[in-house]
Amino acid sequence: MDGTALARRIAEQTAKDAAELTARTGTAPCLATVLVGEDPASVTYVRMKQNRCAKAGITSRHVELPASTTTEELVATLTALSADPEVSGILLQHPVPHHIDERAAFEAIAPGKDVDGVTMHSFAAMGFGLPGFVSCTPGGIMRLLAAYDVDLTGKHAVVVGRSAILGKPAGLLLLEQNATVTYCHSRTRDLPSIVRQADVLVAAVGKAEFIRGEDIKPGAVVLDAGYNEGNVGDVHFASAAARASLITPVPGGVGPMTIAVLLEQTVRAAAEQAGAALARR
Ligand SMILES: Nc1nc2c(c(=O)[nH]1)N[C@@H](CN(C=O)c1ccc(C(=O)N[C@@H](CCC(=O)O)C(=O)O)cc1)CN2
Repeated sequence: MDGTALARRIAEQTAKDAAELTARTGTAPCLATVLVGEDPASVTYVRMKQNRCAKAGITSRHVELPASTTTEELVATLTALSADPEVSGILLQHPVPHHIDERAAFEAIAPGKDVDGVTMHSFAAMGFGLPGFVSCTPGGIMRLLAAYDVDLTGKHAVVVGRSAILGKPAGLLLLEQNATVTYCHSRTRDLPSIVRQADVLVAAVGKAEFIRGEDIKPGAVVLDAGYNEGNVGDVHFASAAARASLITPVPGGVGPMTIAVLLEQTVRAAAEQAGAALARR
C-alpha cells in the first residue's frame, strides 16, 4: 500500500481547501506545534509537519520548551494556545519527558483544536463513531484500508500495541468498521499464535522488525505503524510481504499518512471555527 501517493493526494486537496478558506475568511489556518525537550526524532517530525504545513498554505506556530518544563507549565502553554483565536489546531509532540503527566497535558488542548486526536473527547468520538478528530496515525491507517477497498466487516483485526496515540485508537476505529478486534501487548501470552489469526494486522509495538513473516496469515493485510530508528518498521518487510495480500512499507506507508491527516484536520478545525463549510467535501 502506497502511503506516499495517497498522502500526496490528500495534501493536494487540503491545500485547495486551505486556499479556499483563506480567501473566504482572510486568515490562513494555523497549526501550533509544541515540542518539549530536544529528542532528535521528535525535532525531525515537528520540522516535517511545519514543512508540509507551509506547502499546504497552513501557517505554523512553533513553541519549544526545555526538557525541564513542568506539567503545570506545559498545561498553561496549551491552555493559552487553546484560547488563542489565531490558532486553529494544536499538536503536542509525543513523547514528552517522563516527569510530565502527558495525559494532563493532552487534556489541556481544547477539543475543537485537537487535530491530533489525543484528548478524551476525541477518544469518545472515535469510540462511539461520532464526528470529531481522529488520532492521526490510526486515521491514516483507516484511509489506506478504504483506498485499497479492504472491507473490515467480520474480519479479525489484531492490533499489536496499546499506546494512546496509536494502538488504542486504531482498535476503536477498526471496531467501528465492524472488525473483530484483538489487542495484544507486552503481557499478552503466546503473541505469535494470535498474530497468526489476523486477517488485518496493525503493528504498533515500537520494536524494529518484531513481527516476522512466518507469523503472518497468508493473504493478510498488514499495516506497519512502526517508526523505529533508521526508518525501520515493526514488521520484517521482505518475509511478511511474501505472505500478505497488502502491506505498507516503512518508509512510505503509514508515516506520510499521519501528517496528511493532521493537516487535513487542521483545515477542518479552521473551517469549523470560522463557521464555514468546505465546498469540496
Ligand atoms: N503528537 C503526536 N506525536 C507523535 C505522533 C503523532 O501522530 N502525534 N506520531 C509519531 C511520529 N510521527 C509524528 O509525530 C511521525 C513518524 C513518521 C512519519 C513519517 O512520515 N515517516 C516517513 C519517514 C521519515 C523520513 O523520511 O525521514 C515514512 O514512514 O515514510 C511521520 C510522522 C510519534 N509522535
